[in-house]
Amino acid sequence: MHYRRFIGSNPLALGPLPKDAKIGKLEDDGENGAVFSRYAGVRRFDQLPISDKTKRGLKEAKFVEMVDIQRAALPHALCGRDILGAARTGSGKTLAFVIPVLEKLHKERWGPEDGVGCIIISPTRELAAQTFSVLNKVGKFHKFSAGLLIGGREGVDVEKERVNHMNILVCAPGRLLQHMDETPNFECSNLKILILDEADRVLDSAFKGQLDPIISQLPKRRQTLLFSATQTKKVKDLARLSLRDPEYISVHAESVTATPTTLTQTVIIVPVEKKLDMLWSFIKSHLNYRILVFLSTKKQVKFVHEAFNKLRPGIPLKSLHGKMSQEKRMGVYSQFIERQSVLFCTDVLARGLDFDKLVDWVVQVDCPEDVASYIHRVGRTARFNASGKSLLFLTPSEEKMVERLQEARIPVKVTKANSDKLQEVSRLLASLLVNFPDLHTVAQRAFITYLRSIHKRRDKEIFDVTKLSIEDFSASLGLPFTPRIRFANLKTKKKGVFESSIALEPENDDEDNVVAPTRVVKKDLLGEDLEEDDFPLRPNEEGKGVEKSNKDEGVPMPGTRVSKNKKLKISQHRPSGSRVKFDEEGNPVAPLAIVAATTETEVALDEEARKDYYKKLGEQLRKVDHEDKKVEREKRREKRMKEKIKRKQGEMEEEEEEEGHEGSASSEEETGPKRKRAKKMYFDDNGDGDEEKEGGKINTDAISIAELEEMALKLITQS
Ligand SMILES: Nc1ncnc2c1ncn2[C@@H]1O[C@H](COP(=O)(O)OP(=O)(O)OP(=O)(O)O)[C@@H](O)[C@H]1O
Repeated sequence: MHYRRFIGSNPLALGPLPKDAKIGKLEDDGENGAVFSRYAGVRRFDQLPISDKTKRGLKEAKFVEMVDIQRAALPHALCGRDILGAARTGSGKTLAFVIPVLEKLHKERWGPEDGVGCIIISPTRELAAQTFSVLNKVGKFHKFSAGLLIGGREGVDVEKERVNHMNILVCAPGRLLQHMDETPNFECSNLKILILDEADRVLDSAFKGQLDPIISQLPKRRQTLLFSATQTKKVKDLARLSLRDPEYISVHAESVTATPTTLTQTVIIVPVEKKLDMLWSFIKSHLNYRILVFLSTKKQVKFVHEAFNKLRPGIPLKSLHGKMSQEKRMGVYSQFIERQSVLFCTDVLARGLDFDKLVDWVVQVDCPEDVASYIHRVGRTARFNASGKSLLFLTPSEEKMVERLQEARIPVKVTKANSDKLQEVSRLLASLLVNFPDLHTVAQRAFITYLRSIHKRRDKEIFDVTKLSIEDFSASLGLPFTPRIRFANLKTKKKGVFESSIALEPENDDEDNVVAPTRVVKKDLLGEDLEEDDFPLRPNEEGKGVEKSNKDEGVPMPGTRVSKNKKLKISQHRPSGSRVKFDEEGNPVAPLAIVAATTETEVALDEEARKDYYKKLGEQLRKVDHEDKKVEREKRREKRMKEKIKRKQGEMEEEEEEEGHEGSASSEEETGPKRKRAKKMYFDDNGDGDEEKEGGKINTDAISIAELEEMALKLITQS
């Protein structure tokens, strides 16, 4: 009843409590029950009804005053309500969900045998790692076990051994699903609270295939908190999560600007072929800053990083993208934090990461996909009241993006590039490519993947690959000839757009930011990820491919030439391991024949058959797995119950002993079966919260109806 009145209220609208006001329980139980001070509207963490352990964690981490999103969200979240929280980048959303997580489990008296009580899902590994570290810091005095599930391929086995002993999991969706599918005994049926950080991203289509099966395995009765700087309100998204009467909290929705006021934002109009000159000139004139540079694809990141590094601009250069090993990514990340440098990256670093207010500049060499993406990228600077600057390069054909930004209340100053002042890097790049043939290949890849990324963008008003001067762009990367590419669905052949047999289908996403969506040609039939490099640009039939020629002769050769007729072929009869499969009549079948269709001229993959095959196989496996899990779950549940009963009995015995010492008769002895110890209601200010204290002290622990009933029963049986 108490909570109901609270629904829809805005704690930010409430004035602060007077300085000397009592907080917590004000009067003892009267006819209408106990009277408590209001805590909605309080400004400091220590005024919240939270456990002493959390308070100590916050104090040690030097978090004293709450910020708006925390003041607005915490009172609702601590009541157990579902929340959709939106607040600008860098405005403190992490604590707005970490505190409720700790408190939820604390109130539930979560123990090791209770298993997974909370799952926090983040779209990227870095963000998950960062959240994990905040959780560890603030939850330092709690005894819950927490696990970070993000490791690489090797990490998964170690995780499998431990994951069943964890109370709080911080993870990326893909890895969580992997554990749900593969880890014996892994179960979340006790889950009490689910958090989606960067919720709009986690809920978008790239993660759909992972999130839906995860959600279907979680209990429906749980608390769910969603946070992001750009929030979703799409009903179907929320329906997927079965939110119960969620509270929408959008603390900066009414603000004049959607980005931090301390952020200075500039847009510069620059032709695509001048972008690298502009970037080079910018870096050369900003040698004492920490600069984050966003590019569209990992090949561009690789190319610009390697090429600029060879040209020695006078500031350390680093690069980071999603295909790097986790260890390497973490290493680069901390090196960037340590000193002034330039970090080239893809959108893998766009969301949520807190560089501890150290980033001076965010430079977006390539236009982000949409406004939300822009907000997240620039949000890596100007965090938590610090100042910061951002620079967005737009080609003349992308100028419409300025309107989009302005419509979204993002104040940008637009200027035009002055070509005369640019330091030309293209010629330097051209001679680099002569001396470093490998770099030549990387440049080609950068060229192709960039055009492809533009081609597959949805907003065609802004992104039109036919409006780009492709030959000039190719030359600006130092390439002697324009690589030939063909765009699917692009009928008009414009100047500079050629056809080749390397079909760049729009689905072949180059995004490597996260747990990437399926990339059809980049997966083999067994579902193994194949690196882009596994399909190198092939030499043409005469063997004049660039890699070979360059290596042999040391002379740079023209761009890739692949015969139009030579398509990627997969032989049905290619040896692939010793296991032989048989058809229904007992004839041996080549492994790939099941899913390959033969035509007169080529062997093409029958996508439908492949999907169907894997769907059926998946269903069968899931069924078997489900049965196994059910049996295992029952066993585990029984075991846990036994352990729990044992633990509780131990506690009861202790309590009885204490009561015995005090000379009072034990109610349980008289009434038969032993019952669960009633939870204590109040925590003292400085202790571990074991003793109930009188007025003026803070009520930090709620009490459930079940517990009240139990206490009442105990009192009755005692009298
Ligand atoms: N109450 C507080 N007092 C002081 N510092 C705080 C407080 N809350 C958060 N911070 C600091 O503010 C910075 C940004 O916080 P956080 O990373 O939670 O932002 P965010 O809103 O999640 O950003 P993003 O949208 O980019 O993910 C962090 O360095 C954090 O330590």
